[in-house]
Amino acid sequence: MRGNVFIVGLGLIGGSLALNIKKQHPEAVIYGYDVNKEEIEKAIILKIIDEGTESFQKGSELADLIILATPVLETQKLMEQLVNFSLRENVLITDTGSTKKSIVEKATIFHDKAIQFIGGHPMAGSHKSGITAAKEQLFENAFYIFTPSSNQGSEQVNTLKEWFKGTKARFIELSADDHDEMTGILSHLPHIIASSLVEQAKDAQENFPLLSRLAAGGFRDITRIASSDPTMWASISLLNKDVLVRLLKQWIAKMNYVTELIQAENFDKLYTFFLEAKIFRDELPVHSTGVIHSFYDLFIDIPDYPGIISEITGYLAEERISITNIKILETREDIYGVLRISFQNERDRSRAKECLEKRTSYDLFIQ
Ligand SMILES: NC(=O)C1=CN([C@@H]2O[C@H](COP(=O)(O)OP(=O)(O)OC[C@H]3O[C@@H](n4cnc5c(N)ncnc54)[C@H](O)[C@@H]3O)[C@@H](O)[C@H]2O)C=CC1
Ligand SMILES: O=C(O)C(=O)Cc1ccc(O)cc1
Repeated sequence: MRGNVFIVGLGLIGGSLALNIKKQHPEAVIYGYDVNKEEIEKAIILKIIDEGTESFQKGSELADLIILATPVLETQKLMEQLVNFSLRENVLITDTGSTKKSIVEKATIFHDKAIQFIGGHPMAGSHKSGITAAKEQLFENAFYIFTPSSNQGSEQVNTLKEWFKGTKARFIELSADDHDEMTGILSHLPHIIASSLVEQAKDAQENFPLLSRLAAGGFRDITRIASSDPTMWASISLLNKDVLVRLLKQWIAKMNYVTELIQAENFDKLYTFFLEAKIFRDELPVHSTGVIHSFYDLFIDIPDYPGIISEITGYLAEERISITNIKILETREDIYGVLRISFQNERDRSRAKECLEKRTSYDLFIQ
């Protein structure tokens, strides 16, 4: 498709969408804007956008498609500004925010001006943020939710689907209410719980200095998302306030119930609690739906001695396994460090895991 696409918020999601649009529609011109000028510069250097714009207004006024990929509270403020700009007559506006009800409600300010806004939410991402985390395959096979209002025809949604075809995502339409309820349960509440588990561990660390070093396996699995961007999650929590307050109360009631079972030493009911969760969890579809963690990182606990990195990359090179990135994440006060190696895909990562399991005795884990 031809036209000017303007991406506001050059981070993980804005950058990944830019890459997809450019690939699918090479004739489109991609403009980008971010409050953080460094992100604009990086986006140009990385060829993720064609041009940066000096202001939000400038980019908005030349665009055929505007994509707001900023934290949701910022998105609302940007929408308020957009109403006062001289936008192109057939401009289409969408956002990528993780909450939809309050965004779609805000979009009623466009009605008088006959500006078309369609809420959007790609249900894929990661705990990483910023333009350097952007990647073309981020949305593959994930759901991409649109929340058109009831008086909008299918024409605009179809145009958006055409623009976003390169994502290879699965497009679905939902009401904003259903969206916020389901993402509240599957994404927003789990983020709050993950962060609270980490906070609890942090508080205990004072009495147990060894604690963070023992944090492995299950704790890392369940708390990965606590590494996400705090601005983004504070915004989401406020914009899905009603749903989250209700879900948190249900969660607290559930925790009180488990507390009582443990206090009463009720093995049978505890067994049922764990069993019912296991059955539902085991039946969740794999790889097909929902939020996909699509960064292929392998973490290795390594002793801190000279030549360790070349030893590990040497083994991988011998088996012709390519890596896309390598980083020492933390050097601890004693002998251990954590090495993060990133791969293009799941296959390379599992081959690497197998290779290193065979050739070293280091602890390997996938977050
Ligand atoms: N991170 C994830 O996994 C997912 C995030 N989302 C949603 O997409 C949106 C963007 O998220 P990410 O790309 O992960 O965040 P990010 O932190 O990687 O990027 C957001 C960018 O927006 C910029 N920004 C903030 N306020 C701005 C303003 N007023 N004007 C221009 N730029 C501004 C920031 O400087 C930053 O570069 C959020 O609303 C988030 O809820 C949706 C799906 C997945
Ligand atoms: O990293 C993860 O697993 C995520 O949960 C990513 C994510 C964050 C926010 C969204 O609205 C959708 C997906």
